[in-house]
Amino acid sequence: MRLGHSVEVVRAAEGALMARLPEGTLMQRAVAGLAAVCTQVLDGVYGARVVVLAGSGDNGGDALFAGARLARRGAGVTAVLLTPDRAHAGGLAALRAAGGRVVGVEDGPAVIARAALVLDGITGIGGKGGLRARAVPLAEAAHRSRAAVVAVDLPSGVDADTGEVHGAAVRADVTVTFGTHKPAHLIDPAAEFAGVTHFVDIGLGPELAGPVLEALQHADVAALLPRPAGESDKYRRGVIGVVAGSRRYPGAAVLAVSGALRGAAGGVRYVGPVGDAVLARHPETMVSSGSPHQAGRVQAWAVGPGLGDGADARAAVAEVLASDVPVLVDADGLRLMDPETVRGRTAPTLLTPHAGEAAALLGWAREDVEARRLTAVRTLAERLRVTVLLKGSTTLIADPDPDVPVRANPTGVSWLATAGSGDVLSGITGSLLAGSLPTRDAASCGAYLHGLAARVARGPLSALDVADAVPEAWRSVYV
Ligand SMILES: NC(=O)C1=CN([C@@H]2O[C@H](COP(=O)(O)OP(=O)(O)OC[C@H]3O[C@@H](n4cnc5c(N)ncnc54)[C@H](O)[C@@H]3O)[C@@H](O)[C@H]2O)[C@@H](O)CC1
Ligand SMILES: [K+]
Repeated sequence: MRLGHSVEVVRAAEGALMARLPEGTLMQRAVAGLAAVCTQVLDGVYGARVVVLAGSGDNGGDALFAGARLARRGAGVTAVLLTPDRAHAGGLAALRAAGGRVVGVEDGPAVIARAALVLDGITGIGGKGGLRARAVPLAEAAHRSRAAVVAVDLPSGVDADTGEVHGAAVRADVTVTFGTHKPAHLIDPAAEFAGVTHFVDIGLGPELAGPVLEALQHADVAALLPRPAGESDKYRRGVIGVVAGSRRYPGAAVLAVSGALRGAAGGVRYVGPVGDAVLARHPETMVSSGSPHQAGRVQAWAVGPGLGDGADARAAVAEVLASDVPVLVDADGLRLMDPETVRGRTAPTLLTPHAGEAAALLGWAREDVEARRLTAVRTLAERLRVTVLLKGSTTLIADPDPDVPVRANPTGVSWLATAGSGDVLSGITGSLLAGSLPTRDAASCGAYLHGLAARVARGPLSALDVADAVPEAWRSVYV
């Protein structure tokens, strides 16, 4: 599991560890890891042109010391000091001693244009607000140049704790993070500015208090997914009820069922007006056209995709929410549901909105949800006292208990932004709920498998391709 810690927790851990170590040890551990990544990124260190952008804090110190190491190995290193009178003294001395040269901010863009590598040490976890005006032309020059941009700890300008980006920020190809990940490495928009993240262990682990964020990896998902035992039957494995689709949107029913069949459930009941379309594609489905309570026993419901606005749809959503089994609500279901009923449920509820649907439920603008994903998902979960899976470029899952870490899904790819892909996710995730996974685990495993399936299917894909690739994704997490 990858963990994301808050700046406050990182600082406390660093303080505790530093108190037991000779001065400068932690920074030199960070610098050794940083210089090693720079060496990998450069096509040969000797003679390479390297530019170090150094701010006034320890982040600048890391960058200057790494620049010194590269200079000692024959790189031509130029430091651009943002605040020359407040640059990190030790780092600057090391750089000068190694033969590095120093220029002012005005000369920055010209040296960046000729560089093979730009090291961004303007700000790290101490950065507040976006980049200051003086730094903006440097960030732009780095983005324009052919240089590889390596961010020290964080791309300068992003908010470490929230992944928000206020104003300009450095766009990195690689970010080298020290001690642990911070939310900015795992949540968009900041994660997009970070590029590929490299983790450097500086020994902080044992000192770190609880994370604010978790990102599951293969082994975590493999441990959570149920494996049918020898004596399993369909009810022991769980039956999922899918309430989706309408005469106008029959495809949503087919897609949600195709996801549900690839989750953990031993059987899928479809309830709605387009059972024929579902059966034509998936003959193993148990279909009925009455109301949900007449459909027979289920261990969880997934309700909402393609329901439209009709009175029947609204009644079906209310009926499902009145049940005492876990319910996943998606798409039209999110508009048709009564928030008070949702808040009052005793069985688990999982909402799976995209940014627009979350915005409607929160009364925010859609852009605000996209810019402040962590706050949005937490606020909605706390307000409605449910688990919320906020879909998007980085899918986040928040528990109603604010002390439980938010999960960030690492497998998403942009090919998933295709019509009907959310319906498949509802099916998979609802099926995991029916298979008795706890709500947060069902949501995170569902998002994980869904993203992985899109990667397995590769390239431009339809929602059905995603559903069809889920079994292979499922198998791949076990190895
Ligand atoms: N905390 C840790 O465990 C470790 C920290 N290290 C490094 O130290 C960094 C933190 O150092 P600091 O606490 O000195 O903080 P930073 O170096 O991140 O930034 C603080 C400085 O930047 C200025 N500043 C703040 N916002 C700015 C903005 N928007 N534009 C321009 N300047 C701005 C402040 O006036 C302050 O002088 C980490 O990110 C990491 O790179 C590593 O050396 C090793 C271990
Ligand atoms: K930085």
